[in-house]
Amino acid sequence: MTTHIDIAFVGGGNMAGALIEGLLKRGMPPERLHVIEVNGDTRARWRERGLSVSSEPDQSLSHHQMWVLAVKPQQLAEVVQQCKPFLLPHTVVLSIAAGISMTCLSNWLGSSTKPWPLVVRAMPNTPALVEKGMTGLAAGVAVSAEHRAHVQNILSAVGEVVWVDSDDMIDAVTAVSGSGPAYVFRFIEAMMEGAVALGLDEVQAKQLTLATLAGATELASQSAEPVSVLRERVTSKGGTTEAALKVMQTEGLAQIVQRAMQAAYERAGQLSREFGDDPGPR
Ligand SMILES: NC(=O)C1=CN([C@@H]2O[C@H](COP(=O)(O)OP(=O)(O)OC[C@H]3O[C@@H](n4cnc5c(N)ncnc54)[C@H](OP(=O)(O)O)[C@@H]3O)[C@@H](O)[C@H]2O)C=CC1
Ligand SMILES: O=C(O)[C@@H]1CCC=N1
Repeated sequence: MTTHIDIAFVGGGNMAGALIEGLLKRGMPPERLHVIEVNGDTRARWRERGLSVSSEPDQSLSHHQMWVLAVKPQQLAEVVQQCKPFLLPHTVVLSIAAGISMTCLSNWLGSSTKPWPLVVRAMPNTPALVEKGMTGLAAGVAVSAEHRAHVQNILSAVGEVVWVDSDDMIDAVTAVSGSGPAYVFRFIEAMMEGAVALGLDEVQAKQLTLATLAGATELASQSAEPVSVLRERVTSKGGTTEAALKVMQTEGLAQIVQRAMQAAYERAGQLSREFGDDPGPR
């Protein structure tokens, strides 16, 4: 990758870890990455990977052109207060926390001398670990096209990126692709359990399930035809697929998935109200 700027991750847990590993795989030199992390074991893990680490924000934060705020939403307000003294006018602050709005982040980071901090809200996902991530991005008012290009360049090193226009749409992205890998993992688990119940062993169950998901996903993304047409092509009249899809229809699979996504979206709004000081759009 060509973009070698200094990036500080505040919080080095699961999602930051997926981004960092993806960036390292793409050739980001470890010495350009710094992790601020309260957990000693996690700090030790990143130190072993060649990153610099610290247990709390300090003056060295000012040397990093980008901060990635990667703590839980409930920890974010306190973390921002700790980091704020080291904010420079050109520091880009990228928050990956679910729910907490750009307005809220701008209020927390702004001051009379820095009224328009460069805030970007991002919603990545853990397949970034294998460079197959999907990140939704939304930028605050002060963020220029040049800054956007910079952020996009970094995140596209670990997968695809899509820009959306509002906090509300980042919450929607959260419900689709942020939480989405967990829905897919749940479906994989269910299929593997189903395969074992039919008499296949666990190794076979995993191979059959994962290859089917990967193959179907690849076909759907390469095909010019709608997914529904691809589904119909598998479904022979009076055959096995039809029998399976009837059960899914009767049991309301589509409605269950959509209700689950609605719950994720609503939870993002709740997080903003519980842990931010901006009630958000809903
Ligand atoms: N996991 C995912 O798939 C995704 C997560 N996100 C967002 O990413 C953020 C992090 O989530 P996730 O990685 O899952 O959570 P983790 O708990 O795995 O990571 C957060 C890390 O930050 C540490 N931490 C807590 N307080 C501080 C502090 N004051 N300074 C430095 N480090 C601190 C935590 O330590 P300790 O555990 O000891 O508290 C933990 O190691 C969340 O806001 C979430 O909404 C976004 C997209 C996807
Ligand atoms: O579960 C969560 O809240 C975070 C945000 C998206 C994925 N994990």
